[in-house]
Amino acid sequence: MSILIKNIKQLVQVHENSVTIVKGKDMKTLPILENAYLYIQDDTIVEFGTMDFCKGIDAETIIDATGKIVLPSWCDSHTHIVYAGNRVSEFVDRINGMSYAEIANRGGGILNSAKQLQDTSEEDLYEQSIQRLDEMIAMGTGAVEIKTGYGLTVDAELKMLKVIKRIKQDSLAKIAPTLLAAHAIPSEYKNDKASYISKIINELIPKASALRIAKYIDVFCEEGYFSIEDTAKILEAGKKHHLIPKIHVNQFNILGGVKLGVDYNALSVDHLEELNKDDINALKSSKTMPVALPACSYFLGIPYTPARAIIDAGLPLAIATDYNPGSTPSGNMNFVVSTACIKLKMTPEEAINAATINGAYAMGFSNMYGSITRGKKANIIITKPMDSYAQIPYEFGHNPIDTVIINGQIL
Ligand SMILES: N=CN[C@@H](CCC(=O)O)C(=O)O
Ligand SMILES: [Zn+2]
Repeated sequence: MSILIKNIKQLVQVHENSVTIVKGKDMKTLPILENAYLYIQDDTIVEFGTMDFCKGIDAETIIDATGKIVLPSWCDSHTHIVYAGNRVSEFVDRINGMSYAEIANRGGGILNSAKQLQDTSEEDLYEQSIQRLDEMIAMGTGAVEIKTGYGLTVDAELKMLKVIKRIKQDSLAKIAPTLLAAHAIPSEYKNDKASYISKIINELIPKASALRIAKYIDVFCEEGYFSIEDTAKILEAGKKHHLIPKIHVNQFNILGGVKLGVDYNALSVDHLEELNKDDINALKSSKTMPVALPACSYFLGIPYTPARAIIDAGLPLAIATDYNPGSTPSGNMNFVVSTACIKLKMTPEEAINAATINGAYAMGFSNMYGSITRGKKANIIITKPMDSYAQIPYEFGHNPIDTVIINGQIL
């Protein structure tokens, strides 16, 4: 199966050589080709260039992209899309004045989602979750990290991992599975957090590892959830089983989780709504990707991650949705890219770099995803007609997508 996309107004994020990360000042550069073509064979990007060099190239399917922008599909490196039901009543409670923390303290929040998930069959959970993923794909996302963390028992966490595995097998999107059993302290362990941690370390991690259904290990390192010491123990156990750390840090409080993540060679440290100089310095000497989640800040009304301070310090930055029922019930990366520009003061070039190549890096596969490079996977967005790629974040709330191609298949 071959596809030729021709007369492309702007072919965006074009790299002759495989890039895997873009940092600091370089994030302001987004390489483009004007009046270009892109040739795809099966699931792979095979060739691209300006239209002058397109003569003689034929394909089974030809798409005329006159007036349209073509870019790599979004790489969403932080989601919790496997969940049951919703938390719309908590949304209304927050509008009426309750805080996220107050709702969690009365047994709502993550514990509410855990109760709903425990009462939901694996089949039903799969159906609800794949529907969310299909909607994300239609909005231009082609690679997604998915966390557990709404199970909070060994069985329910494994049920979540099995659902993620099925999604991975059935979907054309690239999926990265993460074990986040340390997402909240289950009510039955309210006064005995150590026993829950020991269950994660001695039972759940070894089981998940034996089944080979998780690649990453995550912890919600936050006051009232898991301390620095708890986080270190869980990451240590994960590493023994070859799970790579990707952690939730600095959402509400700075506990030192960024430095801890760096010490454990975390692939990413995510949230960072609160960030200080020590955190930035710790990241400077690391391979860890900071990840901002602007739609979470938008929905909860909490501070936005200081993207300028991160990028201006020469660091890379990725952006992701954080799609989950409590803090971000949205999987729309177009909105995330817009919000990154509007609220985090990132330029469109920085935001698109953060949502493509750096997002792929934060999932560990930027060698195969996140740019238009020969040999990389053909995960492509074709936009509606527009003047330039900057119109994607500019027209916030609009749907810029005309066509998506995932793994070389036109959807
Ligand atoms: N902060 C921790 N976890 C999720 C929210 C979970 C929830 O409220 O259900 C997040 O990343 O925002
Ligand atoms: Zn999250």
